Formats: sequence, structure tokens, C-alpha cells
Amino acid sequence: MIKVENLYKKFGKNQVLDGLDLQIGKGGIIAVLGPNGSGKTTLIKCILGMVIPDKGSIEVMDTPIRRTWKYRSEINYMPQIADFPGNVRVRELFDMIRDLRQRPDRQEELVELFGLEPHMQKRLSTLSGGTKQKVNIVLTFMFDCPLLILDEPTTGLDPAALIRLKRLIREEHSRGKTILITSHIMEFVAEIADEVIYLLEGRIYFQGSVEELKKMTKQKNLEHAIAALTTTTADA
Ligand SMILES: Nc1ncnc2c1ncn2[C@@H]1O[C@H](COP(=O)(O)OP(=O)(O)OP(=O)(O)O)[C@@H](O)[C@H]1O
Repeated sequence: MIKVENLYKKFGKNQVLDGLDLQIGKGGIIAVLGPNGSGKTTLIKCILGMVIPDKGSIEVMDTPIRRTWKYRSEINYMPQIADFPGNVRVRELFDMIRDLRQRPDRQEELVELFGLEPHMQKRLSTLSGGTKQKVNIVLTFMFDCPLLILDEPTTGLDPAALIRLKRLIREEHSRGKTILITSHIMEFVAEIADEVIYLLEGRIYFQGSVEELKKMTKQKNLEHAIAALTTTTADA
């Protein structure tokens, strides 16, 4: 589904991706983890073509993504911070996106699931953080795509909305979708991920199951396993 080879990206003097190699097969929930600033969002944006790498190659669904954008229509991307135009109403935003994508959608069902009906006429700038995140979720899950990329999807959600999000992610998983997620909430990752990728110093430091990571670090839970990885590498 995704193949990244020898990827380099520098911002000024900051070498964020430093010869990163990564392969992700089709189907499954993959958590991209790493300390703050380790390059998770940069990697995701390179895969989406939103950040141009200095060197290296990326294939998405067997297609090299250099100088092409068509593959993007097969990806549902949920950004970490959704920069919605503040003066647009929720309903108008949904209509705009539906007009742009021109394919069947699940808007009505998802608006009901996240209780967004009372907010449909409101301007985006007037919504609470959690409600904005629900709008972000509806936009992400509205269309049927083989690849979903979710950057910190749980931010600001109340427990009921979090349960619904997890259900949605599992549903997509059971339909054979590939779902890439970044998160700092280890409880969420442990519950949902089939595979964990740990980014450190611009490369993949670990790729495997949560169970394998716990075994490798001799820890009983994921939070401690990740903390052990961070301490070990910081001490090295
Ligand atoms: N457009 C940019 N210009 C300059 N520096 C950037 C830019 N985008 C990212 N960076 C820097 O690259 C590094 C990696 O950032 P990135 O957002 O990819 O990290 P992250 O792993 O997603 O972090 P977090 O866990 O905090 O969300 C950081 O030091 C960040 O400041």
C-alpha cells in the first residue's frame, strides 16, 4: 500500500527525516508513534504530497507519487489541526466538499452519529474544539477510500465521541482499509492498532505489533514500552 525508500527532509538545519525506509501492506491499523517533533506529521505530509522531500522515493498503491496528485483522491486525510474557514457554516462546508468529490457519501449518517444536527447552521469559528474535531471526522469518513490517514484523531473528543470514532475506525478496518494513525494516547493505540511504527532521529526505529514491542522492551503495557524505548535511545 505504501513504500518509502531512503527519504530525507530537512527544514533549515533540522534534519527531520534522515534516510527513512518504510513498507506498509494493504489492510490494517498502523500507529505512527514517536516523540514530539520526531517527524510523524512530516512523513504523513510527504506521503500526501504536501511536503516535498529532499531525496528518496514514495509509492502509494504501487504508484510513484512524484509529480502526480491523482492518487490523493484515494486517500481520506484527517489533519491534526483542521484549518476551516471561520465564516463558513458547517452545512456549507459539507456541501462544498461533496460538490468537489462528486461521489456517494455517508454525511447524513455521520452527522447523526456525532450529534452534529444542532450545529449545522453555525459558523465554524463559533464551534468548540471538540465539535470542530467531530466535523473533521465526518469529512474524513464521509467517502469510501482504501487508505485513511488520521493525524491525532482523538484530540478534544469527549468519551462518547471517542467510542464512536473507535467503532468507525474498526468498521473501516473490517472492510479491508489501510488506516494510518498518529497519536500520543497510548491507551487508544493499544486498543486499536495492529502494528506500531516508532520514529526516532529521522528513521523507523521499530516496526511490529504491540505485543512484539512489549516483549522487546520487557514491559507489560504499551505506555511503558514506549517510555522504555525513549529512555533507552536517549541514554544510548
Ligand atoms: N514547515 C516547516 N518549517 C520548518 N520546520 C518545520 C516545518 N514543519 C515541521 N517542522 C519541524 O520539523 C520537526 C518535525 O515536525 P513534525 O510536525 O513532523 O513532528 P511530529 O512528530 O508530528 O510532532 P508532534 O508529536 O509534536 O505532533 C519539528 O522540529 C518541526 O518544528
